[in-house]
Amino acid sequence: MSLLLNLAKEAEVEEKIRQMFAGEHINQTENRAVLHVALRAPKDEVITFDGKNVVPDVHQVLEKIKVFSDKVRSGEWVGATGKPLTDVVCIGIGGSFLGPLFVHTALQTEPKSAEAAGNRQLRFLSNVDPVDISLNLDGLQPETTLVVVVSKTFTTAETMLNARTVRSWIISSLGESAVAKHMVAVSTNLKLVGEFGINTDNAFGFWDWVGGRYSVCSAVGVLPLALQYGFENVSQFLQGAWDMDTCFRDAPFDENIPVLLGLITTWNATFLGFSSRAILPYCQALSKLAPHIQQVSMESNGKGVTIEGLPIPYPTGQIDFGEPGTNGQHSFYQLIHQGRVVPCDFIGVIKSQHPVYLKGEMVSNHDELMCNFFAQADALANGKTREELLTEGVSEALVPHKTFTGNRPSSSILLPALTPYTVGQLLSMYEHQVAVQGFILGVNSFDQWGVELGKVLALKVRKQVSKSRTEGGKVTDFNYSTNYLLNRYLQEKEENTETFG
Ligand SMILES: O=P(O)(O)OC[C@H]1O[C@H](O)[C@H](O)[C@@H](O)[C@@H]1O
Repeated sequence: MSLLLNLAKEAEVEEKIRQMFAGEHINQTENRAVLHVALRAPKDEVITFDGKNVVPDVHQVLEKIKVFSDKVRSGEWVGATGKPLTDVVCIGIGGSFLGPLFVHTALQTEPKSAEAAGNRQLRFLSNVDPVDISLNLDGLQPETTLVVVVSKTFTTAETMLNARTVRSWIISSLGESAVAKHMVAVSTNLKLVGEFGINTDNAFGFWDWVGGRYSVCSAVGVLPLALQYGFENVSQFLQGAWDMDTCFRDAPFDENIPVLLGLITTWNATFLGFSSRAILPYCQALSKLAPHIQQVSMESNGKGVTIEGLPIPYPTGQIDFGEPGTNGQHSFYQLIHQGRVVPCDFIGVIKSQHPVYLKGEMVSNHDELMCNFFAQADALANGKTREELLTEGVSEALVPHKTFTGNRPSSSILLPALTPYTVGQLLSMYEHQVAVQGFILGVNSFDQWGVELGKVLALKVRKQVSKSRTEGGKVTDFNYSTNYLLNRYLQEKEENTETFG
């Protein structure tokens, strides 16, 4: 640890954290500041960007969300037919989806939040697959549904097609004028929101200095979550995130949770060369943590060059994946124990959101879950030797199969309970862990040029599919394999196309 702490010094992590909180343009390739911490700063905090304190702007939007969500929840805001809007469908993808879904999943079983949600429903439509539309609109009535279109850029192809599709679902049932009452937006691009036909009075802005994957504490997450759980619960979530932000900003490195986790993750992934990391919450309500951190981490640190543009001669980032324990144990843990070395983050909770104790059982249901949490880290660390197996009477033939090498790294994180506050802490902890790792690697953790090429090629394919569907003719403009697949795909006509209106 002391060598890693020296490395943090050498890599000027302290200075980089200072630059981040000072609103310097540390996302150099996009010339942007990285100020998601300002999204959860209390009112009296001063965080400046280009000479201006941004905290009042943040609180202005928060206040607007509070007023709007209170109105919708109380039934003061009604739909086109005069009915209250009890169900919310959020349309967004990537950072405009995964963070809000993670927090929603964590809160939906938390007693206080669940009580505040009552019979309201919150759903997320992300995939451009029409099956996702069908799943998300199933059972909903346009007259009681509020649609929130969430997109930082308001240009993301999947989100915009889904938004147009759901808009036609509303119009076909309630008429054009219903859009004003049934559709709102979250974006940094209010011009495009207006052009789409959403009243910009009902748009909730955020800023260029918030990266998409770091935007859950902006209106991207706060609006849907406040509509579902009430503003008070969401402000506790923000407070939790800010608590971890101040630990990151102020604590000495040997007591700084995100810094320590960042160092350990870098040690495992880059120095020891382990190519993956498992995020394993022993908590069903955290089932969407790994998919969210997957984007935060892999889109941030999966880079091939340094911030100066030089090739990096060592592995960067790691493949993040995960499932809640104990489910993972009955699926992929075999590989983790005896196959490749996969550093693990175990996340446990001391108090269950829903404790159950069955008379006559040795332990409560939550204790049973947590016994596994403690056992797994121990098994990975210590393993089981040949000698132990022989003492237990295991046959020579089976000894190699039953041997565990041990010496497999894991970190265990124990939360007092899963509440809006601790969910905020957990979110911020991972966001900053990823930043520290990027600071040490010397990459720009805040751009994502690697997602562009696929988008450009999809555009070319879209033009071809449209042309072939209308004019016919063979596809020849792609490589042999793609031509062949496209021609086979286009042989079939689309059937049973559903249209709204
Ligand atoms: O919020 P949007 O502008 O619609 O962007 C949604 C997503 O688009 C791209 O895939 C980016 O790589 C992601 O970082 C982003 O979260």
